Amino acid sequence: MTQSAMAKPFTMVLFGATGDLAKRKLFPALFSLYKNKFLPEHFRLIGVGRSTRDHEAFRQSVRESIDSFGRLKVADENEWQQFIQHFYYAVADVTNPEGYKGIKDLVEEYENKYQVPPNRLFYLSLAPDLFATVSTNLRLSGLTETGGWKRLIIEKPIGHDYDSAKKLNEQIKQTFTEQEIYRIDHYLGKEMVQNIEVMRFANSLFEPIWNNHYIESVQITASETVGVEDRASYYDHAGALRDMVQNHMLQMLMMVCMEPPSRLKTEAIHDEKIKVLRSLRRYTEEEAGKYMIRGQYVDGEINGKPVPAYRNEKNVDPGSMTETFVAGKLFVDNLRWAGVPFYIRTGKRMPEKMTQIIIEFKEMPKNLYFNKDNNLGPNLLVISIQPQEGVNLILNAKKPGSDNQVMPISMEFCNNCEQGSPEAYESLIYDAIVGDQTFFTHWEEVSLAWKFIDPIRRAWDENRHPLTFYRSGSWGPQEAHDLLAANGHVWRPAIAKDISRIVKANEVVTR
Ligand SMILES: NC(=O)C1=CN([C@@H]2O[C@H](COP(=O)(O)OP(=O)(O)OC[C@H]3O[C@@H](n4cnc5c(N)ncnc54)[C@H](OP(=O)(O)O)[C@@H]3O)[C@@H](O)[C@H]2O)C=CC1
Ligand SMILES: O=C1O[C@H](COP(=O)(O)O)[C@@H](O)[C@H](O)[C@H]1O
Repeated sequence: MTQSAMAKPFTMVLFGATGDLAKRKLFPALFSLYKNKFLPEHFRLIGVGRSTRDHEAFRQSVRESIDSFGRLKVADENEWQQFIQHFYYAVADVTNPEGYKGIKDLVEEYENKYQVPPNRLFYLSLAPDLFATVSTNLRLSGLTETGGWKRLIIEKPIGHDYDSAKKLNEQIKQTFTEQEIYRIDHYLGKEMVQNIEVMRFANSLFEPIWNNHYIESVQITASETVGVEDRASYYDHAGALRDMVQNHMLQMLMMVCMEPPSRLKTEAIHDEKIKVLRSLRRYTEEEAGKYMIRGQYVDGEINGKPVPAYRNEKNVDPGSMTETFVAGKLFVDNLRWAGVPFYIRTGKRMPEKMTQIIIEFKEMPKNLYFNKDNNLGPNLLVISIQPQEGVNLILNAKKPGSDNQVMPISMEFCNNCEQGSPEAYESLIYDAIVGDQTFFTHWEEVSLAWKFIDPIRRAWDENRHPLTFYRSGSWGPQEAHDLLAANGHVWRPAIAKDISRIVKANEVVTR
Protein backbone atom coordinates (compact mmCIF):
# COMPACT_ATOMS: atom_id res chain seq x y z
CA MET A 1 0.00 0.00 0.00
CA THR A 2 1.61 3.22 -1.07
CA GLN A 3 0.32 6.73 -1.37
CA SER A 4 2.04 7.00 -4.73
CA ALA A 5 -1.03 5.58 -6.46
CA MET A 6 -3.01 8.49 -5.02
CA ALA A 7 -6.75 7.83 -5.01
CA LYS A 8 -9.03 9.79 -7.34
CA PRO A 9 -12.44 11.14 -6.20
CA PHE A 10 -15.00 8.37 -5.86
CA THR A 11 -18.31 7.33 -4.32
CA MET A 12 -18.55 4.14 -2.29
CA VAL A 13 -21.98 2.59 -1.92
CA LEU A 14 -21.67 0.28 1.06
CA PHE A 15 -24.49 -2.27 1.15
CA GLY A 16 -24.76 -3.83 4.59
CA ALA A 17 -23.65 -0.64 6.37
CA THR A 18 -25.57 -1.60 9.52
CA GLY A 19 -23.92 -5.04 9.70
CA ASP A 20 -21.17 -6.64 11.70
CA LEU A 21 -18.39 -6.48 9.11
CA ALA A 22 -18.96 -2.79 8.45
CA LYS A 23 -18.89 -2.06 12.17
CA ARG A 24 -15.87 -4.16 13.12
CA LYS A 25 -13.67 -3.78 10.05
CA LEU A 26 -14.80 -1.41 7.31
CA PHE A 27 -15.46 1.86 9.15
CA PRO A 28 -12.28 1.55 11.25
CA ALA A 29 -10.30 0.83 8.06
CA LEU A 30 -11.75 3.85 6.28
CA PHE A 31 -10.93 6.08 9.22
CA SER A 32 -7.32 4.82 9.34
CA LEU A 33 -6.99 5.45 5.61
CA TYR A 34 -8.34 8.95 6.09
CA LYS A 35 -6.04 9.71 9.01
CA ASN A 36 -3.05 8.51 7.04
CA LYS A 37 -4.08 10.64 4.07
CA PHE A 38 -4.79 7.78 1.71
CA LEU A 39 -8.25 9.09 0.79
CA PRO A 40 -8.74 11.91 -1.71
CA GLU A 41 -10.22 15.27 -0.77
CA HIS A 42 -13.44 14.37 -2.56
CA PHE A 43 -15.23 11.14 -1.75
CA ARG A 44 -18.66 10.15 -0.51
CA LEU A 45 -19.70 7.03 1.32
CA ILE A 46 -23.36 6.05 1.11
CA GLY A 47 -24.25 3.40 3.64
CA VAL A 48 -27.25 1.23 2.76
CA GLY A 49 -29.35 -0.96 5.05
CA ARG A 50 -32.96 -1.85 5.70
CA SER A 51 -32.90 -0.35 9.18
CA THR A 52 -34.31 3.13 9.34
CA ARG A 53 -31.89 5.86 10.39
CA ASP A 54 -31.00 9.34 9.19
CA HIS A 55 -27.56 10.57 8.14
CA GLU A 56 -26.80 11.81 11.66
CA ALA A 57 -27.70 8.55 13.37
CA PHE A 58 -25.62 6.68 10.80
CA ARG A 59 -22.65 8.96 11.45
CA GLN A 60 -23.02 8.34 15.15
CA SER A 61 -22.93 4.56 14.56
CA VAL A 62 -19.74 5.00 12.54
CA ARG A 63 -18.20 6.89 15.44
CA GLU A 64 -19.15 4.12 17.88
CA SER A 65 -17.64 1.52 15.61
CA ILE A 66 -14.34 3.40 15.40
CA ASP A 67 -14.29 4.01 19.15
CA SER A 68 -14.80 0.29 19.79
CA PHE A 69 -12.82 -1.36 17.02
CA GLY A 70 -10.55 1.24 15.43
CA ARG A 71 -6.81 0.71 15.23
CA LEU A 72 -6.55 4.49 15.13
CA LYS A 73 -8.94 6.35 17.40
CA VAL A 74 -10.55 9.75 17.02
CA ALA A 75 -8.27 12.21 18.78
CA ASP A 76 -9.31 15.51 17.27
CA GLU A 77 -12.94 16.71 16.89
CA ASN A 78 -12.10 18.90 13.94
CA GLU A 79 -10.51 16.01 12.10
CA TRP A 80 -13.53 13.85 12.94
CA GLN A 81 -15.98 16.38 11.48
CA GLN A 82 -13.88 16.63 8.33
CA PHE A 83 -13.99 12.86 7.98
CA ILE A 84 -17.61 12.12 8.84
CA GLN A 85 -19.10 14.83 6.61
CA HIS A 86 -18.44 12.43 3.72
CA PHE A 87 -20.87 9.83 5.14
CA TYR A 88 -24.54 9.51 4.12
CA TYR A 89 -27.19 6.86 4.61
CA ALA A 90 -29.98 5.45 2.44
CA VAL A 91 -32.68 3.05 3.58
CA ALA A 92 -33.30 0.37 0.95
CA ASP A 93 -34.27 -3.24 0.60
CA VAL A 94 -31.81 -4.43 -2.01
CA THR A 95 -34.24 -6.99 -3.36
CA ASN A 96 -36.60 -4.20 -4.41
CA PRO A 97 -35.43 -2.34 -7.55
CA GLU A 98 -37.35 0.75 -6.40
CA GLY A 99 -34.97 1.09 -3.45
CA TYR A 100 -32.06 2.07 -5.68
CA LYS A 101 -33.55 5.42 -6.65
CA GLY A 102 -32.65 7.07 -3.35
CA ILE A 103 -29.10 5.75 -3.61
CA LYS A 104 -28.75 7.04 -7.16
CA ASP A 105 -29.99 10.49 -6.13
CA LEU A 106 -27.35 10.69 -3.40
CA VAL A 107 -24.61 9.55 -5.77
CA GLU A 108 -25.55 12.01 -8.51
CA GLU A 109 -26.08 14.89 -6.12
CA TYR A 110 -22.51 14.52 -4.93
CA GLU A 111 -21.03 14.10 -8.41
CA ASN A 112 -22.88 17.18 -9.68
CA LYS A 113 -22.17 19.31 -6.64
CA TYR A 114 -18.40 18.83 -6.77
CA GLN A 115 -18.16 18.19 -10.50
CA VAL A 116 -16.21 15.02 -9.76
CA PRO A 117 -15.91 12.09 -12.16
CA PRO A 118 -18.54 9.37 -11.65
CA ASN A 119 -16.21 6.76 -10.18
CA ARG A 120 -18.37 4.27 -8.28
CA LEU A 121 -17.34 1.52 -5.92
CA PHE A 122 -20.09 -0.87 -4.83
CA TYR A 123 -19.18 -2.86 -1.70
CA LEU A 124 -21.52 -5.79 -0.98
CA SER A 125 -21.10 -6.45 2.72
CA LEU A 126 -24.21 -8.61 2.52
CA ALA A 127 -25.17 -12.24 2.75
CA PRO A 128 -23.79 -13.91 -0.40
CA ASP A 129 -27.23 -15.00 -1.61
CA LEU A 130 -27.91 -11.31 -2.30
CA PHE A 131 -24.84 -10.73 -4.52
CA ALA A 132 -26.50 -11.67 -7.81
CA THR A 133 -29.70 -9.72 -7.06
CA VAL A 134 -27.80 -6.58 -6.15
CA SER A 135 -25.54 -6.65 -9.16
CA THR A 136 -28.57 -7.08 -11.43
CA ASN A 137 -30.47 -4.29 -9.70
CA LEU A 138 -27.46 -2.00 -9.91
CA ARG A 139 -27.55 -2.44 -13.67
CA LEU A 140 -31.32 -2.00 -13.95
CA SER A 141 -31.20 1.15 -11.82
CA GLY A 142 -28.63 2.76 -14.13
CA LEU A 143 -26.12 3.12 -11.27
CA THR A 144 -23.53 1.18 -13.24
CA GLU A 145 -23.92 3.37 -16.32
CA THR A 146 -21.13 5.73 -15.56
CA GLY A 147 -18.61 7.73 -17.53
CA GLY A 148 -16.04 7.03 -14.79
CA TRP A 149 -14.99 3.66 -13.43
CA LYS A 150 -17.26 1.17 -11.69
CA ARG A 151 -16.04 -1.56 -9.35
CA LEU A 152 -17.68 -4.25 -7.26
CA ILE A 153 -16.27 -5.62 -4.00
CA ILE A 154 -17.71 -8.90 -2.80
CA GLU A 155 -16.97 -10.87 0.32
CA LYS A 156 -16.55 -14.59 0.69
CA PRO A 157 -18.02 -17.14 0.46
CA ILE A 158 -18.28 -17.14 -3.34
CA GLY A 159 -20.76 -19.99 -3.72
CA HIS A 160 -20.75 -23.20 -1.72
CA ASP A 161 -19.26 -25.41 -4.46
CA TYR A 162 -18.00 -25.06 -8.02
CA ASP A 163 -21.42 -25.09 -9.68
CA SER A 164 -22.96 -22.46 -7.41
CA ALA A 165 -19.85 -20.26 -7.64
CA LYS A 166 -19.93 -20.50 -11.46
CA LYS A 167 -23.60 -19.59 -11.58
CA LEU A 168 -23.03 -16.61 -9.31
CA ASN A 169 -20.06 -15.49 -11.36
CA GLU A 170 -22.07 -15.63 -14.58
CA GLN A 171 -24.82 -13.53 -13.02
CA ILE A 172 -22.39 -10.90 -11.77
CA LYS A 173 -20.58 -10.86 -15.09
CA GLN A 174 -23.74 -9.51 -16.72
CA THR A 175 -23.00 -6.23 -14.95
CA PHE A 176 -19.28 -6.21 -14.13
CA THR A 177 -16.23 -7.46 -16.04
CA GLU A 178 -13.53 -9.55 -14.36
CA GLN A 179 -11.36 -6.39 -14.17
CA GLU A 180 -14.14 -4.69 -12.22
CA ILE A 181 -14.76 -7.47 -9.67
CA TYR A 182 -12.76 -7.35 -6.45
CA ARG A 183 -13.25 -10.62 -4.56
CA ILE A 184 -11.96 -10.18 -1.03
CA ASP A 185 -9.89 -12.80 0.70
CA HIS A 186 -8.83 -10.80 3.72
CA TYR A 187 -5.76 -13.01 4.26
CA LEU A 188 -4.33 -11.46 1.09
CA GLY A 189 -4.53 -8.09 2.80
CA LYS A 190 -2.37 -9.23 5.72
CA GLU A 191 1.06 -7.64 5.74
CA MET A 192 3.03 -10.84 6.13
CA VAL A 193 1.06 -12.70 3.45
CA GLN A 194 1.98 -9.90 1.07
CA ASN A 195 5.53 -10.07 2.37
CA ILE A 196 5.95 -13.69 1.21
CA GLU A 197 6.33 -12.45 -2.34
CA VAL A 198 8.95 -9.88 -1.35
CA MET A 199 10.87 -12.30 0.83
CA ARG A 200 11.00 -14.83 -1.96
CA PHE A 201 11.69 -12.63 -4.94
CA ALA A 202 13.86 -9.93 -3.38
CA ASN A 203 16.37 -12.24 -1.67
CA SER A 204 18.97 -14.16 -3.61
CA LEU A 205 19.39 -16.25 -0.46
CA PHE A 206 16.04 -18.01 -0.73
CA GLU A 207 15.04 -18.40 -4.36
CA PRO A 208 17.81 -20.89 -5.33
CA ILE A 209 16.81 -23.23 -2.51
CA TRP A 210 13.05 -22.73 -2.80
CA ASN A 211 12.35 -26.13 -4.31
CA ASN A 212 12.18 -29.88 -3.73
CA HIS A 213 15.98 -30.24 -3.76
CA TYR A 214 16.28 -28.36 -0.50
CA ILE A 215 12.84 -28.20 1.08
CA GLU A 216 11.64 -31.20 3.07
CA SER A 217 8.11 -30.03 3.80
CA VAL A 218 5.97 -26.96 4.33
CA GLN A 219 3.45 -26.48 7.11
CA ILE A 220 0.69 -23.91 7.12
CA THR A 221 -1.27 -23.50 10.33
CA ALA A 222 -4.16 -21.14 11.02
CA SER A 223 -5.45 -21.81 14.51
CA GLU A 224 -8.08 -19.91 16.45
CA THR A 225 -9.10 -20.01 20.09
CA VAL A 226 -12.65 -18.88 19.38
CA GLY A 227 -15.45 -21.33 18.73
CA VAL A 228 -18.34 -20.84 16.35
CA GLU A 229 -19.51 -17.74 18.28
CA ASP A 230 -22.87 -16.48 16.97
CA ARG A 231 -22.34 -17.62 13.38
CA ALA A 232 -23.76 -21.13 13.62
CA SER A 233 -26.46 -20.53 11.03
CA TYR A 234 -23.72 -20.01 8.45
CA TYR A 235 -20.92 -22.14 9.88
CA ASP A 236 -22.86 -25.30 10.60
CA HIS A 237 -23.54 -25.55 6.85
CA ALA A 238 -20.14 -24.35 5.73
CA GLY A 239 -17.59 -26.09 7.99
CA ALA A 240 -13.87 -25.36 8.15
CA LEU A 241 -13.18 -26.80 4.70
CA ARG A 242 -15.30 -24.17 2.98
CA ASP A 243 -14.76 -21.46 5.59
CA MET A 244 -10.96 -21.50 5.74
CA VAL A 245 -9.38 -24.03 3.37
CA GLN A 246 -11.11 -23.16 0.09
CA ASN A 247 -9.90 -19.59 0.41
CA HIS A 248 -7.34 -18.50 3.02
CA MET A 249 -5.30 -21.71 3.30
CA LEU A 250 -5.07 -22.20 -0.46
CA GLN A 251 -4.18 -18.55 -0.95
CA MET A 252 -1.23 -18.92 1.42
CA LEU A 253 -0.20 -22.10 -0.39
CA MET A 254 -0.25 -20.23 -3.70
CA MET A 255 1.91 -17.45 -2.33
CA VAL A 256 4.52 -19.96 -1.14
CA CYS A 257 4.49 -22.07 -4.32
CA MET A 258 4.09 -19.65 -7.21
CA GLU A 259 6.84 -19.22 -9.77
CA PRO A 260 8.41 -15.77 -10.10
CA PRO A 261 5.97 -13.71 -12.18
CA SER A 262 7.26 -12.26 -15.44
CA ARG A 263 6.52 -8.76 -14.08
CA LEU A 264 5.26 -7.47 -10.78
CA LYS A 265 1.90 -6.81 -12.35
CA THR A 266 -1.50 -8.08 -11.30
CA GLU A 267 -2.10 -10.26 -14.33
CA ALA A 268 1.32 -11.89 -14.19
CA ILE A 269 0.95 -12.63 -10.48
CA HIS A 270 -2.53 -14.07 -10.92
CA ASP A 271 -1.24 -16.24 -13.79
CA GLU A 272 1.40 -17.78 -11.55
CA LYS A 273 -0.98 -18.34 -8.66
CA ILE A 274 -3.49 -20.00 -10.95
CA LYS A 275 -0.78 -22.36 -12.23
CA VAL A 276 -0.18 -23.53 -8.67
CA LEU A 277 -3.83 -24.55 -8.33
CA ARG A 278 -3.65 -26.28 -11.69
CA SER A 279 -0.75 -28.36 -10.34
CA LEU A 280 -2.38 -29.02 -6.99
CA ARG A 281 -3.11 -32.74 -6.83
CA ARG A 282 -6.86 -33.29 -6.68
CA TYR A 283 -8.03 -36.08 -4.45
CA THR A 284 -10.81 -38.44 -5.33
CA GLU A 285 -13.51 -39.02 -2.75
CA GLU A 286 -11.69 -42.20 -1.85
CA GLU A 287 -8.25 -40.55 -1.53
CA ALA A 288 -9.71 -37.84 0.69
CA GLY A 289 -9.77 -40.44 3.45
CA LYS A 290 -6.00 -40.86 3.22
CA TYR A 291 -4.90 -37.26 2.85
CA MET A 292 -7.51 -35.16 4.62
CA ILE A 293 -8.59 -35.23 8.27
CA ARG A 294 -11.71 -33.59 9.62
CA GLY A 295 -12.32 -32.94 13.30
CA GLN A 296 -14.89 -31.36 15.58
CA TYR A 297 -14.19 -29.88 19.00
CA VAL A 298 -15.64 -31.35 22.15
CA ASP A 299 -15.63 -29.49 25.45
CA GLY A 300 -12.40 -28.47 27.12
CA GLU A 301 -10.59 -25.37 28.32
CA ILE A 302 -9.35 -22.26 26.59
CA ASN A 303 -7.11 -19.97 28.62
CA GLY A 304 -8.11 -21.82 31.77
CA LYS A 305 -11.85 -21.37 31.17
CA PRO A 306 -14.24 -24.24 30.40
CA VAL A 307 -15.87 -24.11 26.97
CA PRO A 308 -18.68 -26.26 25.55
CA ALA A 309 -18.55 -28.84 22.79
CA TYR A 310 -19.40 -27.63 19.28
CA ARG A 311 -22.62 -29.65 19.34
CA ASN A 312 -23.72 -27.78 22.46
CA GLU A 313 -23.10 -24.33 20.99
CA LYS A 314 -26.07 -22.02 20.32
CA ASN A 315 -27.94 -22.84 17.08
CA VAL A 316 -25.76 -25.87 16.28
CA ASP A 317 -27.53 -29.10 15.42
CA PRO A 318 -26.84 -31.43 18.41
CA GLY A 319 -26.01 -34.22 15.95
CA SER A 320 -23.94 -31.96 13.70
CA MET A 321 -21.25 -33.63 11.61
CA THR A 322 -19.71 -30.28 10.64
CA GLU A 323 -15.94 -30.09 10.88
CA THR A 324 -14.37 -27.30 12.93
CA PHE A 325 -10.87 -28.55 12.15
CA VAL A 326 -9.17 -29.69 8.94
CA ALA A 327 -5.70 -31.05 8.40
CA GLY A 328 -4.42 -32.10 5.02
CA LYS A 329 -1.36 -33.37 3.21
CA LEU A 330 -1.28 -31.66 -0.18
CA PHE A 331 1.03 -32.02 -3.16
CA VAL A 332 1.83 -29.56 -5.90
CA ASP A 333 2.78 -31.76 -8.80
CA ASN A 334 5.17 -29.61 -10.79
CA LEU A 335 8.92 -29.66 -11.34
CA ARG A 336 9.68 -27.37 -8.41
CA TRP A 337 7.53 -29.06 -5.81
CA ALA A 338 7.13 -32.72 -6.78
CA GLY A 339 7.38 -34.89 -3.68
CA VAL A 340 7.23 -32.08 -1.10
CA PRO A 341 4.30 -32.49 1.29
CA PHE A 342 2.40 -29.32 2.13
CA TYR A 343 0.72 -29.84 5.46
CA ILE A 344 -2.17 -27.56 6.23
CA ARG A 345 -4.25 -27.36 9.38
CA THR A 346 -6.86 -24.97 10.60
CA GLY A 347 -9.26 -25.18 13.48
CA LYS A 348 -11.34 -23.44 16.06
CA ARG A 349 -10.90 -23.83 19.82
CA MET A 350 -7.20 -24.52 19.59
CA PRO A 351 -4.71 -23.36 22.23
CA GLU A 352 -3.49 -20.23 20.42
CA LYS A 353 -4.63 -17.73 17.84
CA MET A 354 -1.83 -18.07 15.36
CA THR A 355 -1.20 -18.17 11.63
CA GLN A 356 2.20 -19.38 10.59
CA ILE A 357 4.01 -20.92 7.64
CA ILE A 358 7.02 -23.09 8.37
CA ILE A 359 9.43 -24.08 5.64
CA GLU A 360 11.46 -27.05 6.80
CA PHE A 361 14.73 -27.56 4.93
CA LYS A 362 16.28 -30.92 4.26
CA GLU A 363 18.83 -31.99 6.82
CA MET A 364 22.59 -32.38 6.46
CA PRO A 365 23.77 -35.98 6.37
CA LYS A 366 23.29 -36.38 10.10
CA ASN A 367 25.86 -38.88 11.04
CA LEU A 368 28.82 -36.93 9.76
CA TYR A 369 29.10 -33.90 11.99
CA PHE A 370 27.97 -32.25 15.15
CA ASN A 371 25.37 -34.71 16.21
CA LYS A 372 26.89 -36.13 19.35
CA ASP A 373 23.81 -35.49 21.46
CA ASN A 374 21.39 -36.26 18.68
CA ASN A 375 20.13 -32.69 18.91
CA LEU A 376 20.82 -31.39 15.42
CA GLY A 377 17.53 -29.88 14.26
CA PRO A 378 16.48 -28.95 10.76
CA ASN A 379 16.79 -25.41 9.46
CA LEU A 380 13.42 -23.75 9.50
CA LEU A 381 12.14 -20.57 7.97
CA VAL A 382 9.17 -19.47 10.02
CA ILE A 383 6.89 -16.87 8.52
CA SER A 384 4.59 -15.57 11.22
CA ILE A 385 1.46 -14.03 9.76
CA GLN A 386 -0.33 -13.20 13.03
CA PRO A 387 -0.61 -12.15 15.80
CA GLN A 388 3.13 -11.58 15.77
CA GLU A 389 4.25 -10.64 12.29
CA GLY A 390 7.72 -11.51 11.23
CA VAL A 391 10.26 -14.04 10.10
CA ASN A 392 12.54 -16.35 12.05
CA LEU A 393 15.34 -18.36 10.56
CA ILE A 394 16.26 -21.29 12.77
CA LEU A 395 19.85 -22.43 12.43
CA ASN A 396 22.25 -24.66 14.34
CA ALA A 397 25.21 -23.02 16.05
CA LYS A 398 27.98 -23.96 18.42
CA LYS A 399 27.00 -23.90 22.06
CA PRO A 400 29.27 -21.29 23.65
CA GLY A 401 32.11 -22.83 25.62
CA SER A 402 31.31 -26.35 24.47
CA ASP A 403 33.30 -28.77 22.42
CA ASN A 404 31.34 -28.61 19.18
CA GLN A 405 28.04 -29.10 20.88
CA VAL A 406 25.18 -27.75 18.82
CA MET A 407 22.29 -25.56 19.83
CA PRO A 408 19.48 -24.02 17.86
CA ILE A 409 19.51 -20.28 17.32
CA SER A 410 16.92 -18.01 15.81
CA MET A 411 17.51 -14.96 13.66
CA GLU A 412 14.45 -12.83 14.02
CA PHE A 413 12.74 -10.03 12.17
CA CYS A 414 9.63 -8.59 13.78
CA ASN A 415 7.36 -6.65 11.48
CA ASN A 416 4.94 -5.23 14.03
CA CYS A 417 6.98 -4.87 17.22
CA GLU A 418 7.88 -1.21 16.90
CA GLN A 419 4.73 0.05 15.25
CA GLY A 420 1.46 -1.60 14.33
CA SER A 421 0.94 -2.51 10.71
CA PRO A 422 -2.20 -1.70 8.73
CA GLU A 423 -5.24 -3.94 9.05
CA ALA A 424 -5.96 -6.17 6.07
CA TYR A 425 -9.09 -4.20 5.20
CA GLU A 426 -7.14 -0.95 5.06
CA SER A 427 -4.86 -2.29 2.33
CA LEU A 428 -7.67 -3.98 0.44
CA ILE A 429 -10.09 -1.05 0.44
CA TYR A 430 -7.31 1.24 -0.67
CA ASP A 431 -6.29 -1.13 -3.46
CA ALA A 432 -9.87 -1.27 -4.69
CA ILE A 433 -10.08 2.53 -4.69
CA VAL A 434 -6.91 2.85 -6.78
CA GLY A 435 -7.83 -0.11 -9.01
CA ASP A 436 -5.14 -2.59 -8.00
CA GLN A 437 -6.50 -6.15 -8.13
CA THR A 438 -3.25 -7.91 -7.20
CA PHE A 439 -4.35 -8.98 -3.73
CA PHE A 440 -7.87 -9.92 -4.73
CA THR A 441 -8.94 -13.34 -5.92
CA HIS A 442 -9.27 -13.98 -9.63
CA TRP A 443 -12.26 -16.02 -10.79
CA GLU A 444 -10.00 -18.83 -11.94
CA GLU A 445 -8.50 -19.13 -8.46
CA VAL A 446 -12.00 -19.42 -7.01
CA SER A 447 -13.07 -22.01 -9.55
CA LEU A 448 -9.93 -24.18 -9.26
CA ALA A 449 -10.07 -24.01 -5.48
CA TRP A 450 -13.64 -25.35 -5.56
CA LYS A 451 -12.62 -28.12 -7.93
CA PHE A 452 -10.07 -29.24 -5.34
CA ILE A 453 -12.55 -28.93 -2.45
CA ASP A 454 -15.68 -30.47 -3.99
CA PRO A 455 -14.73 -34.20 -3.96
CA ILE A 456 -13.48 -33.92 -0.36
CA ARG A 457 -16.68 -32.19 0.64
CA ARG A 458 -18.78 -34.85 -1.07
CA ALA A 459 -16.88 -37.66 0.64
CA TRP A 460 -17.40 -36.01 4.02
CA ASP A 461 -21.06 -35.19 3.38
CA GLU A 462 -21.62 -38.85 2.58
CA ASN A 463 -19.67 -39.79 5.74
CA ARG A 464 -17.31 -41.96 3.76
CA HIS A 465 -14.48 -41.04 6.12
CA PRO A 466 -14.75 -40.65 9.88
CA LEU A 467 -15.28 -37.38 11.68
CA THR A 468 -12.70 -37.25 14.47
CA PHE A 469 -13.05 -35.32 17.72
CA TYR A 470 -10.58 -33.17 19.63
CA ARG A 471 -10.61 -31.55 23.00
CA SER A 472 -11.07 -27.77 23.01
CA GLY A 473 -7.69 -26.28 23.83
CA SER A 474 -5.74 -29.04 22.06
CA TRP A 475 -3.94 -29.01 18.73
CA GLY A 476 -6.55 -31.16 17.03
CA PRO A 477 -7.21 -34.89 16.80
CA GLN A 478 -4.49 -37.51 16.99
CA GLU A 479 -5.18 -38.36 13.34
CA ALA A 480 -3.73 -34.99 12.35
CA HIS A 481 -0.44 -35.98 13.99
CA ASP A 482 -0.53 -39.42 12.42
CA LEU A 483 -0.88 -37.80 9.00
CA LEU A 484 2.63 -36.37 9.35
CA ALA A 485 4.12 -39.25 11.27
CA ALA A 486 3.53 -41.43 8.21
CA ASN A 487 6.29 -39.39 6.51
CA GLY A 488 8.48 -39.07 9.62
CA HIS A 489 7.36 -35.47 10.13
CA VAL A 490 5.87 -33.61 13.07
CA TRP A 491 3.86 -30.41 13.39
CA ARG A 492 6.32 -27.75 14.45
CA PRO A 493 4.80 -25.67 17.20
CA ALA A 494 4.52 -21.93 17.27
CA ILE A 495 7.76 -20.04 17.32
CA ALA A 496 7.87 -16.93 19.45
CA LYS A 497 8.51 -17.19 23.09
CA ASP A 498 10.75 -20.19 23.41
CA ILE A 499 12.80 -21.41 20.54
CA SER A 500 13.47 -24.73 22.21
CA ARG A 501 9.80 -25.56 21.68
CA ILE A 502 10.49 -25.82 18.01
CA VAL A 503 13.40 -28.14 18.14
CA LYS A 504 12.62 -30.53 20.95
CA ALA A 505 11.00 -33.30 19.02
CA ASN A 506 9.49 -34.97 22.05
CA GLU A 507 7.55 -31.83 22.93
CA VAL A 508 6.60 -31.30 19.34
CA VAL A 509 5.06 -34.71 19.02
CA THR A 510 2.67 -34.16 21.88
CA ARG A 511 1.20 -30.99 20.39
N1 LIG B 1 -18.61 -10.31 10.00
C1 LIG B 1 -17.42 -10.76 9.66
O1 LIG B 1 -16.45 -10.78 10.43
C2 LIG B 1 -17.18 -11.27 8.28
C3 LIG B 1 -18.15 -11.19 7.32
N2 LIG B 1 -17.88 -11.62 6.04
C4 LIG B 1 -18.90 -11.50 5.00
O2 LIG B 1 -19.36 -10.16 4.94
C5 LIG B 1 -20.72 -10.12 4.56
C6 LIG B 1 -21.53 -9.36 5.60
O3 LIG B 1 -21.44 -10.05 6.83
P1 LIG B 1 -21.94 -9.41 8.21
O4 LIG B 1 -21.68 -7.95 8.26
O5 LIG B 1 -21.33 -10.25 9.27
O6 LIG B 1 -23.51 -9.66 8.16
P2 LIG B 1 -24.63 -9.05 9.12
O7 LIG B 1 -25.72 -10.06 9.16
O8 LIG B 1 -24.08 -8.53 10.38
O9 LIG B 1 -25.15 -7.79 8.30
C7 LIG B 1 -25.91 -7.92 7.13
C8 LIG B 1 -26.17 -6.56 6.53
O10 LIG B 1 -26.93 -6.76 5.36
C9 LIG B 1 -28.06 -5.88 5.40
N3 LIG B 1 -29.15 -6.51 4.68
C10 LIG B 1 -29.61 -7.77 4.82
N4 LIG B 1 -30.63 -7.99 3.97
C11 LIG B 1 -30.83 -6.83 3.32
C12 LIG B 1 -31.74 -6.40 2.33
N5 LIG B 1 -32.67 -7.22 1.82
N6 LIG B 1 -31.66 -5.14 1.88
C13 LIG B 1 -30.73 -4.29 2.37
N7 LIG B 1 -29.82 -4.64 3.30
C14 LIG B 1 -29.88 -5.88 3.77
C15 LIG B 1 -28.36 -5.70 6.85
O11 LIG B 1 -29.06 -4.51 7.00
P3 LIG B 1 -30.27 -4.36 8.09
O12 LIG B 1 -29.80 -5.07 9.33
O13 LIG B 1 -30.37 -2.90 8.26
O14 LIG B 1 -31.42 -5.01 7.48
C16 LIG B 1 -26.94 -5.61 7.42
O15 LIG B 1 -26.44 -4.32 7.24
C17 LIG B 1 -21.12 -11.58 4.36
O16 LIG B 1 -20.90 -11.90 3.01
C18 LIG B 1 -20.13 -12.34 5.22
O17 LIG B 1 -19.94 -13.65 4.76
C19 LIG B 1 -16.65 -12.10 5.69
C20 LIG B 1 -15.64 -12.20 6.61
C21 LIG B 1 -15.83 -11.84 7.98
O1 LIG C 1 -12.80 -15.77 7.01
C1 LIG C 1 -12.75 -16.15 8.17
O2 LIG C 1 -11.68 -15.84 8.89
C2 LIG C 1 -11.74 -15.82 10.30
C3 LIG C 1 -10.29 -15.79 10.77
O3 LIG C 1 -9.70 -14.61 10.30
P1 LIG C 1 -8.45 -13.98 11.06
O4 LIG C 1 -8.06 -12.81 10.24
O5 LIG C 1 -8.96 -13.61 12.43
O6 LIG C 1 -7.42 -15.05 11.15
C4 LIG C 1 -12.47 -17.00 10.85
O7 LIG C 1 -12.68 -16.81 12.24
C5 LIG C 1 -13.83 -17.10 10.19
O8 LIG C 1 -14.48 -18.29 10.62
C6 LIG C 1 -13.69 -17.12 8.70
O9 LIG C 1 -14.99 -16.96 8.11
